Amino acid sequence: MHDDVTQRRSVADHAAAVAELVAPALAVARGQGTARVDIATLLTQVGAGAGLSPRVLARDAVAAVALPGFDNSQMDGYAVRSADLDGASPGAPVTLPVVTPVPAGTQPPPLEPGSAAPVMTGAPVPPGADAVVRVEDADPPAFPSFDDASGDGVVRFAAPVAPDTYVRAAGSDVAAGSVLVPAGTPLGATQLGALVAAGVRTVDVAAPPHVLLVSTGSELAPAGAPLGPAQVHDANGAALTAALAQAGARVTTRVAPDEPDALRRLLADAPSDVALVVTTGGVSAGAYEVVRQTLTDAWFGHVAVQPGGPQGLGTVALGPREVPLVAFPGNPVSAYVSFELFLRPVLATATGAAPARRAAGRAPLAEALDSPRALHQVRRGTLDSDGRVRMSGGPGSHLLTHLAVATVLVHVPPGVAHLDAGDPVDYQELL
Ligand SMILES: Nc1nc2c(c(=O)[nH]1)N[C@H]1C(S)=C(S)[C@@H](COP(=O)(O)OP(=O)(O)OC[C@H]3O[C@@H](n4cnc5c(N)ncnc54)[C@H](O)[C@@H]3O)O[C@H]1N2
Ligand code: MOO
Repeated sequence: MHDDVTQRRSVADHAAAVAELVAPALAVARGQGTARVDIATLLTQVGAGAGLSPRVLARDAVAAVALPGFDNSQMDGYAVRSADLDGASPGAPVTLPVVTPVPAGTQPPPLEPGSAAPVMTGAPVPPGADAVVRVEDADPPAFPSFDDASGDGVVRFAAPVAPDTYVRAAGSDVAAGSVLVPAGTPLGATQLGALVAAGVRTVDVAAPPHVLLVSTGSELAPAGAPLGPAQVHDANGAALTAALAQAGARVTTRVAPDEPDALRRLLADAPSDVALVVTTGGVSAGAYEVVRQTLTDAWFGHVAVQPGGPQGLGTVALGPREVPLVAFPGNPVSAYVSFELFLRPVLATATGAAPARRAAGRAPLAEALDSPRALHQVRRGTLDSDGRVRMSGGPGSHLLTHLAVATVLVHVPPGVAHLDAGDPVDYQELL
């Protein structure tokens, strides 16, 4: 009987079984190929709204130029030779003649001993100068004008300054030729900033593993197509294409009717580099369970979770290769929760494109809830502004609109049949 709880696998056991089967295949795929990405082209695409889909560095990116590229000022102020200010005090200030100011983007001449050069933040510190005094710490405490920062020609200092003060030394961030961003790092906004700053023009990124995602069901219509009688749009294909891609996969999406021959043909025509097959639907106890009927050697059973109870796991021959196949149930919330619980961690670990563990926390419930005692219930929720966890809809695994507005999955462990408002509950973030 399908609800004989003693026959159910725990969530942890099924997650481990999926990882054991899938991780080696993803590791092999990871070793197969890199692509060279031109940073300027990538920036143009990103700026045009193409998004920055996960790209993970396959090799260390090495700084082409040092950062900073030259000694420069951390403050708007006066570049000085610190020895000139030795002994300066309020009672006996040191007065120095002011020489030509140094705006950012200009290369100054050496600073003569016994003089001070107005220098702007980021501008080169003149050769010979070894410290910068902030303009507000000098007398007068402001530059006279934008046109003539040298003012009436002298500036007074009422305190000594230590060497290196407010000087950002060349190479203090990274030296030319040193590793700037290590292999395995996903390219994001901060990495792009560092790569461009250090003069890197191309990077090698890991080829994403190719996942064949098959939505099964004779009732399915492709996204955007008009619906015939008793048809439904392929929600799983849409949600899981995006979710797989966010976890670092390249995805080919197909729809198969509930006919084993059609599914076999579809698998026989699979692209030759597919590393993993994911199916939705066709795994429970009905008369037309196409995945079950096609994969006669795979494991099919129940996991002690709701939604996401019926699951399948095995391998499928794609040409000469045996490729792992993970079969999720068809109900859209079940399929998505299954992905989060069982596949996303191993996929994100393999690609490095996203954190393997979702941000998680424990917070009080905003409302009471019931849960099947024998099962690990996964509800969808949001966090209130006061940090309490509020349910987004009921437990039904067809409730897509509530999933679409949820920001957290809420975990109610086995053994718990009821929780009151205020009881603490574990959640994991979805965004
Ligand atoms: N007698 C039993 N019936 C069911 C059991 C059971 O244990 N005994 N388990 C239930 C649970 S729990 C789930 S979950 C589903 C899983 O069923 P399947 O994986 O075989 O999925 P289907 O029957 O193909 O579809 C279920 C449901 O989901 C809709 N669906 C399927 N694919 C998509 C898609 N790509 N996009 C949108 N919607 C989809 C489908 O139309 C059905 O409504 O079985 C229960 N039954
Ligand atoms: O497990 Mo089914 O996944 O509850 O809807």
